[in-house]
Amino acid sequence: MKPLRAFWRLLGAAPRGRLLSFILLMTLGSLTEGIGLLLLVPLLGALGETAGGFAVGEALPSSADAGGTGGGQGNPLIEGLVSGLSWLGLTPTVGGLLLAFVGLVVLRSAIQFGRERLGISLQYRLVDGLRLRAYEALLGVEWRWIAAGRRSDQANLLLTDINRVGVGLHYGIGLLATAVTLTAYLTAALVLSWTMTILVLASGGLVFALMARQRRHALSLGYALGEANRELQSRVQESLAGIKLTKILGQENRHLAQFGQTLARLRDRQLRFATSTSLSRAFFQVVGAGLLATYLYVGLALWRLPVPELLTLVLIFSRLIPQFIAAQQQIAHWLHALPALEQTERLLADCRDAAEPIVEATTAMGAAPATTPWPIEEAIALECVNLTYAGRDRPALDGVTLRLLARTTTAVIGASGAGKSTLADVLMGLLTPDAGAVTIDGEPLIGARRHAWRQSVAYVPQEVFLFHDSIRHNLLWGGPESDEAALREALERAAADFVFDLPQGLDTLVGDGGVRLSGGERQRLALARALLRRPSLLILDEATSALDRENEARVRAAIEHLHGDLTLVLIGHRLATLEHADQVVVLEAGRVAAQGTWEQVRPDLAALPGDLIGAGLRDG
Ligand SMILES: Nc1ncnc2c1ncn2[C@@H]1O[C@H](COP(=O)(O)OP(=O)(O)OP(=O)(O)O)[C@@H](O)[C@H]1O
Repeated sequence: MKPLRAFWRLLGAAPRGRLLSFILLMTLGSLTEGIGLLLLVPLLGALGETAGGFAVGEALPSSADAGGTGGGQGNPLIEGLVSGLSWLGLTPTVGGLLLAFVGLVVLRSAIQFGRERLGISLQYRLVDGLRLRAYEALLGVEWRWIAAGRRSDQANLLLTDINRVGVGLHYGIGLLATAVTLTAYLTAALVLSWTMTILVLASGGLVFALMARQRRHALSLGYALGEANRELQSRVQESLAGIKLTKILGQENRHLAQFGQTLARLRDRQLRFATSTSLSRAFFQVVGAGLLATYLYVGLALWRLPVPELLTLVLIFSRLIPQFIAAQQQIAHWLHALPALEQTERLLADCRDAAEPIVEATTAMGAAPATTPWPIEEAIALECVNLTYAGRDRPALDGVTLRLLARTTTAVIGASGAGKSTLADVLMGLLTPDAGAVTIDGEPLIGARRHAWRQSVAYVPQEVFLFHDSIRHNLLWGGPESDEAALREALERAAADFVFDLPQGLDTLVGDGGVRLSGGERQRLALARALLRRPSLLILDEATSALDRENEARVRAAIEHLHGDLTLVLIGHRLATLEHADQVVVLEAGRVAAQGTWEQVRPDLAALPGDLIGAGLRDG
C-alpha cells in the first residue's frame, strides 16, 4: 500500500468544507510564523546599529538613511513588510515592531488552537466513519463468510486496528501542518539567504535519506503489532467466554500465564517501536546541533552574512530542526499505522465481495432494508440441495429434496453432525446451497429475496442469545412495535410467565448473554421473542432441550397450539413433539434417510446405523 496515496484516500472521505478550513488555518498559521520571523530582522538590525541606545518609540532608520548592511536593507521583502506597516499608519518603531511581533504570535496561537481543534474533530470524524463503514460491511456480509472468520479478529479490527488508524491519521494530519510550517521557515530563510537555504535543504535531505531504514522498520513493526493485537484480542475473548470452564478445571494459573505471554509479546513490539522513534529523535537532535553550528560557522566565517540576517537564520534553523524531527516521527507513526489501515481496507473489500444482496426501501431515515411480511401460501420446497462448508470434503447437505407445506409442522431428526442446523440455515436463507434450489411458493430464494425472507422467519436456537439488557428490550427485538399486552401474551404462550414473578418484572436485566437466567428461562424468553415476530416460518432448533418436564409440557402445548397458524420446523429428539408433526424428516450424513409421518418413518429408524434417535427420543 502506497503510504501517501493511502493518506489522501483516507483524508478524501472528510467533509470538503472542514478540510478546506483546516488547510486555510494551516496556511495562515505558517504565514504569520514566517512574517513574524522576518520582522525580527529589522528589529535586530536597529538594535545592533544603536548599540542598545534606542528609544522604544523612535522610528527605525529607513533603508535610505541607514546606509548599513544589517536590518534587512536591500531585501525587498523585508522592506516591503516595513513599508507595509508604514502604509497602515504604523510607524515602524522598535516598539511598533515588537508589538507587531507579539500580535503575530497571539494571532498564530489562536490560529493554531483552531487548527488543532479542527484537526482532531476531522480525525474523529474520519475514524468513526471508517468504523461505521466496517461495521456496516460486516453486518451486510453473507453468513457463510462470517462463520468462516474469527470473531476476535473482527472485534480487533473494529476496535484496535481502527484506533491505530486514528493515531496514524493524527500524525498524518500533524505532518501536513509540519510540512506547511517547514515551507514557511524555508521561504523565510530563502528571503534572507538562498545559498544558506540550499545548504540547509541539501544537508536535511541527506539526513532524511539516511533515516529511510528507520521508516521501513516502523512499517514492519506495524505489521508485527497487528499480529500481537489480534492474539491479545482472541486470548481475552476466549478466556472470558471460557472463564467458567477455567474455574471448574482449576486452570486459572495456566490462563494467567498465557495471558502474560501474549501481553509480553505485545509490549515487546510496542517497546521496539518506541525505542526506534526515541533513538531517531536523539540522533536528529545531535545531528541537528552539529548542522546548526556548521551553518553558523559557514554564515559567519565563510559567507560573511550580516549579523541580523544571520541571527534570524539561526533562529529559523533552530526552529526548523525540531520541525524536521517532528516530520520524521510523524512519517514513522503513519507508516506504523499503515498495516492497520491495510487490514481495514482489506476487510471492506472482502465484505464488498461477499456482501449479501438487500432490497432497499426508502424510508424517512433514508434507505433501509425492506421489511414487508412474506406469507407462505403453498409450500417451501428444497430440490436436490447440496452444501459443502469451506475446508470440508463431505457435504453437510447432500441432494436434499423436501416439501414443507404451508402451516404444517415438520420435525427434523438425525444424529449429531447429520446436517440439521445447516438445513435450518438454508431454510432461513442464511446459507445458499452450492447446488439445487430452495423455493417459496415457487419463487426461488435467491439474491435479495433471502434477506427479505428472513424478515418473516423466526428461529430459536439451542444456545439462546440474549442481549445484556432488560427482558422487555430483549423481547422488543422480536417485535419493536409490541405493546404491554402483546408482550404479556407472547410470554404466556411461551410458558415464560415466570417473568411476572421477578421483582423487576419485564425490566429485569438478564446479564451478559442472559447469564442471570437459567437455561430453560432463556429458552422460553427466546420463544416469546420469536412469537412476537409473527413469523411465517418458525424454526425451533432443540428449543426445549433445557426445560424441565413441566415447562417442556407447557412449551409443547404452546407449540401444538401454533400448529396450523404458521409453518413450523422442529429440530430435536423428543418423541412427544415428533408424534404431533405432520411429517418427520430423518437426516443421516447430510442425506434424507427417511421421510413421512412418524408412524411411516418409525420402522426405518431401527434399520439406521448409530445412535440416531438418542436416549431422549426413546424416553419420549
Ligand atoms: N461453519 C462450519 N464450517 C465447517 N463445517 C461445518 C460448519 N458448521 C457445521 N459444519 C459441519 O457440517 C456438518 C453438519 O453440521 P450441522 O451443525 O448442520 O449438524 P447438526 O445435525 O445440526 O449437528 P448437532 O445435532 O450436533 O447440532 C458437520 O459435519 C459439521 O462438522
